[in-house]
Amino acid sequence: MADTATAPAAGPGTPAPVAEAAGISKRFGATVALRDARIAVAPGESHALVGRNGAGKSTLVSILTGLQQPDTGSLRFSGEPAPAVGDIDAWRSRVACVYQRSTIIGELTVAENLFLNRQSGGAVRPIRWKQLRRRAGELLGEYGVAVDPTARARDLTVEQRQFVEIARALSFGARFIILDEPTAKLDARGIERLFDKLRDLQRQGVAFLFISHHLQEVYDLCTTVTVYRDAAHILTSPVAELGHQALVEAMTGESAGVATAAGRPRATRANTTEVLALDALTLPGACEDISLAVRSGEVVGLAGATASGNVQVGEAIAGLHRARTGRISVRGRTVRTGSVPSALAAGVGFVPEDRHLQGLVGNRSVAENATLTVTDQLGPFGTVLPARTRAFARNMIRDLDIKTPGAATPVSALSGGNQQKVVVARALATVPDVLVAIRPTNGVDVKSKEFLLARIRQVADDDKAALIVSDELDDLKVCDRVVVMFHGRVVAEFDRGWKDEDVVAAIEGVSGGTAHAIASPLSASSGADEHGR
Ligand SMILES: Nc1ncnc2c1ncn2[C@@H]1O[C@H](COP(=O)(O)OP(=O)(O)OP(=O)(O)O)[C@@H](O)[C@H]1O
Repeated sequence: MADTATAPAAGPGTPAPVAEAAGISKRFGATVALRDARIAVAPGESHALVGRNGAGKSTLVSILTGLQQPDTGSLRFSGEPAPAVGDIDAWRSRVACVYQRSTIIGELTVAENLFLNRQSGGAVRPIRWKQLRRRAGELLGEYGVAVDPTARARDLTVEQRQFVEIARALSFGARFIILDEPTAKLDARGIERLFDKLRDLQRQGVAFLFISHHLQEVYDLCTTVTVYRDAAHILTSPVAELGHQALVEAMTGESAGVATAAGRPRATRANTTEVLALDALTLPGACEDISLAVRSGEVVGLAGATASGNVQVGEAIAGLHRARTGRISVRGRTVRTGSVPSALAAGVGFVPEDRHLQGLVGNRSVAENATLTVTDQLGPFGTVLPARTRAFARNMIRDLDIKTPGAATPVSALSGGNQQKVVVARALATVPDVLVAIRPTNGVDVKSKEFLLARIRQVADDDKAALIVSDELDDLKVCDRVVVMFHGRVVAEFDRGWKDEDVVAAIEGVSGGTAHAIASPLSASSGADEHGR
């Protein structure tokens, strides 16, 4: 395999890399996060950084952006040594990072966010709001970002927020932008628009370091790819010279195997019973008249783009939204909508969309987080025995292959993908009758993804039911059936053997699908708002 990173340093006439890290090592206690790692990003290059969960990608990002100092190694930007620690303006003019979780402040306007901490141009001069808005408008216009500078940031879509963050980074003079899983919360259209914008900026000489677990995106967007494995640099290669299988092998260190049978849809069984039923469910502002049944042994996919309302339906089953009309039942018993305890008591297990907001308590241990829903099983008479909690957690860590130094480690010290596994572990801990999993493989690497989906499949195999709410085709492929929503309504249903393009078309509202014809009033009238909230 090619390894251009070992090429000699740039000669005369070749511009120095916009960012170059060499010999980088970083430990957190006993954990080695990076070992003698390196990367070099050329001007105007779109460079992918890929690796399994815990490989060290985010740690490198925090070093490249000055948030953490490496234990060893050197860092240069356009040939110059990295700025001093704490010289925020100097760092900002060299590099910026757009994270999956936005760093802009929801309560402020777009203009205020763009010029945060530099509103007045001087310590004592008052802020000139009109001028600020005008400058913000000019800045957004310059980078082709169609967002109103006076809008509140919290009213923007995920995509618009990312564009504002990119514009802010460029306005500091940075010509190197790191994108850490930027597509995780975007639907297909949003991803397309983000990529168009990135290609535009690349033509203007901006370089990108792009981190994603969606390998197809690497092929669509990037020219160079670097692979890390177990804290070390494995290879750097032109994307065009590295096939998919070779890429996966470099990430895993193993020959790429075929998908496990456990993750695949299974043959039809007799004697099934209805486990979950939605009956003409209407959720204000999200969906109308949704009817759906999931039988024992079945994994059903509920697909849809951001504004389709599919996430809200999943959340409603878990008790997070009250229905205007309609009914949710588990094994024939009505579940009170809008009541999490009622959903839990009915046997609903839940993997939420956002593990940070709805999922984990960062400063608590892996063991505590994984057992939050089963404290009643951890000791007699309402007590929680630490030894039993740890034993319970150790089983989960083994079961879901969670990479952590131990059950007592705070969950915030885990890599993103491993945190997601803790969330799934917690949902499975209750041995739910119905598992509702929203984008369950979010941030999970290609290998662990197969594994997690196989565990969800197992839930159904035990005569239970699972609903996977997702627009990821890989997630939907393990399902026995896929139901597609568009603007708050069910518009199509596909049995196994569906073609990617048909499901994608239905998600986009382009066609009603080919498998089952469903009366599909593709009207947006009843739909969710622009954010699908
Ligand atoms: N603040 C921290 N304290 C302790 N350990 C940490 C800390 N940050 C990262 N680690 C550990 O360093 C290793 C590398 O983590 P990192 O977040 O860089 O991985 P990653 O490649 O970004 O993974 P993912 O794809 O899951 O986001 C992991 O084992 C992680 O648990």
